[in-house]
Amino acid sequence: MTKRYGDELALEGLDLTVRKGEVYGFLGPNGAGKSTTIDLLLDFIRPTAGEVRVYGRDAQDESLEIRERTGILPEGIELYDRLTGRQHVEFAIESKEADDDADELLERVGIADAADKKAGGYSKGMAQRLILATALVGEPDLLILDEPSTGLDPNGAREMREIIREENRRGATVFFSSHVLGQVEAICDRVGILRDGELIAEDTIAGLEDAVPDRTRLRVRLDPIPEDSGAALSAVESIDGVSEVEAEGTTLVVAVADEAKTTVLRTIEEHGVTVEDFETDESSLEDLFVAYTSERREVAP
Ligand SMILES: Nc1ncnc2c1ncn2[C@@H]1O[C@H](COP(=O)(O)OP(=O)(O)OP(=O)(O)O)[C@@H](O)[C@H]1O
Repeated sequence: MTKRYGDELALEGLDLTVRKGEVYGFLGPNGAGKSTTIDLLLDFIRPTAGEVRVYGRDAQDESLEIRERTGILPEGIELYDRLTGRQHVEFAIESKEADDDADELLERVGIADAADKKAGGYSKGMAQRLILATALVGEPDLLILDEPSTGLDPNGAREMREIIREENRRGATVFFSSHVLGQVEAICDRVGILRDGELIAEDTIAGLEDAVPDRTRLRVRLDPIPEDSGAALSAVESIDGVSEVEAEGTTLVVAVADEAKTTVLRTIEEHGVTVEDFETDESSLEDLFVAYTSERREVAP
């Protein structure tokens, strides 16, 4: 689908399929188009071109049927200030004609203590937990969560992940967006990365990692770098698996494939330079996300 807001192109020919039973992490920096995608799924907005189907049904023509089986946590939802947490959940239970126990749901999301407090007095994190509780009503087949960790402290974010896992084990499909990779890596079967309205990568976390070579930086401290180090440097540069060599004082920083690390060290010593010490920095998945999403560092998937 494509979505324009006036002249602004928010989504450009996005073609995305979430499979039944999977946890799909939808990642992208601010403004990439994640909320726009979710709003299209929920028929809050209409596509400029293309179509959206949920459970095989048209997201526009059959949005009510879709909503009945879906738990949603949209971005920027407002609570009713004068209603308590329990009243919010009871309202959701009635609307869905479900038979959940409101207190059990509040307990599950960690705000049982605040059940009788008016939502107007809730903190951001408490509000987010309450919205999650309403999303869980009626054991939905699909959970659509827009930035579910917003406003949560680290404990809250961990509990959120745990709930997503439990829901998935129960059989729910989960589609959730985030701009923080760390929150999705532990629980996603697949990840799609959106940038400027286009899906630029889609794979398992392991697959995404494999697509980015030279993920190790080897830092080698030399004693000292000899005057005529040129030969050693060019020998290192020409090793298979080495993509970049930089000298920082007496330290050589080498971007290298894991399997070529020992060859780098051996080559340096063969050129008569003593390796005093070395260490490796593994790039984190966070670096990987930056590599995929930043304008400056293009990565060929
Ligand atoms: N109602 C609107 N009117 C005009 N432009 C909009 C509107 N909503 C979104 N946009 C634009 O569409 C693009 C995608 O925005 P969207 O909110 O979908 O991004 P996002 O990935 O959810 O970002 P964030 O992580 O900040 O929530 C942005 O450039 C944004 O400015």
